[in-house]
Amino acid sequence: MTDQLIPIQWKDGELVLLDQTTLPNEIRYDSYQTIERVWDAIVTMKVRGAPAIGVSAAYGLYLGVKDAPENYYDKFFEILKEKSDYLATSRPTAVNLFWALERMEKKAKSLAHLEVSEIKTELLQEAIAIHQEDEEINRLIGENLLTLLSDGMGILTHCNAGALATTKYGTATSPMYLAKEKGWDIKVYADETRPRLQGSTLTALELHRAGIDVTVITDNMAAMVMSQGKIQAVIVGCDRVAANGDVANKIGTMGVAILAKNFNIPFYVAAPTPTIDLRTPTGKEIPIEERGEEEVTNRFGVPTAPKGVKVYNPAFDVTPNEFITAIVTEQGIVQAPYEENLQKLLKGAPDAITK
Ligand SMILES: CSC[C@H]1O[C@H](OP(=O)(O)O)[C@H](O)[C@@H]1O
Repeated sequence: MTDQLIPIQWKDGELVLLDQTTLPNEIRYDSYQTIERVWDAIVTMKVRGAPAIGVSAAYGLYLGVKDAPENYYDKFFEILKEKSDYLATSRPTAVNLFWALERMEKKAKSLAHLEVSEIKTELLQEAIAIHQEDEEINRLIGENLLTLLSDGMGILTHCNAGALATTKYGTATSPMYLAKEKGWDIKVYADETRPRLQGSTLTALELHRAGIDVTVITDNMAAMVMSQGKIQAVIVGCDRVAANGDVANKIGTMGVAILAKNFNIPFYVAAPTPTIDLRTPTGKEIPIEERGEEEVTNRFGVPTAPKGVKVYNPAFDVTPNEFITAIVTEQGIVQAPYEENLQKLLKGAPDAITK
């Protein structure tokens, strides 16, 4: 579909990103040729969503070293580390950023026997591989989530863990697209998700364009629609899953999880395995990004709070694992005890998954 919204493309040696800060009113693609501009696109959320941040950072790192001197190995690897550390300062919470940078550095080190020019070529191929793998991961997550859903269900989602946050399908939205292909009649309720409003500006946009039944609600309506029996499942994305199954996701996710538990509604987290971080023991250790106050007080272009008043704007919160019914990955569905089962999952142990 030519008018499909494609968040990330590598075209003719340039990274092309869909500017997600102008959606849904303006569809705008920009070309990126430097690591500095990719860093800025991540910080200003022109590209956002844990998987999309990882893929963009991989291409950004290649852009940062493609013109590095080729006559000294040590110098090249010094520059590679410096550029990787630079991109790592863009946003702190989504572990996919650090996972992608680490994977690129590891790839370069494994090729230290090659000429620097060849290493550069291989680094671009690694970024392309990360990009292509993400699409397959999301499709598999959708298939696994679909086994937990049924025709006619009402599904609530929070923020955007959609095709716009990844390379295709999305994670939380993946089963919605697959359900549509199967001819199921599912109704999606999208929390607008203050303050950045990614639910209404992004999730509603991509699902509506795909002909999927989506209704925008304000975040404080979630309890009402649950109490009315409109919701049979909640599906959200994630930015980092700690080793014990605590999940960092867009601010407001924890509240939705607590509501879901109150109404006995299953709460599923769609989690690509690169978003699972066994090096972070619990949610308490996940760094939570704080963003500018203008996102809260000027989101609609006019001040909605008195000048000079204090503003708190954490971009994420952490949902404790006890509120999570299942963490659904591309490798399978994981349930409590998460500490044990997440470790088994990442070691490929078949008994880690419930499916
Ligand atoms: C599969 S996207 C995961 C996650 O990323 C989003 O955060 P942001 O838009 O700030 O990058 C949101 O928390 C999504 O659920």
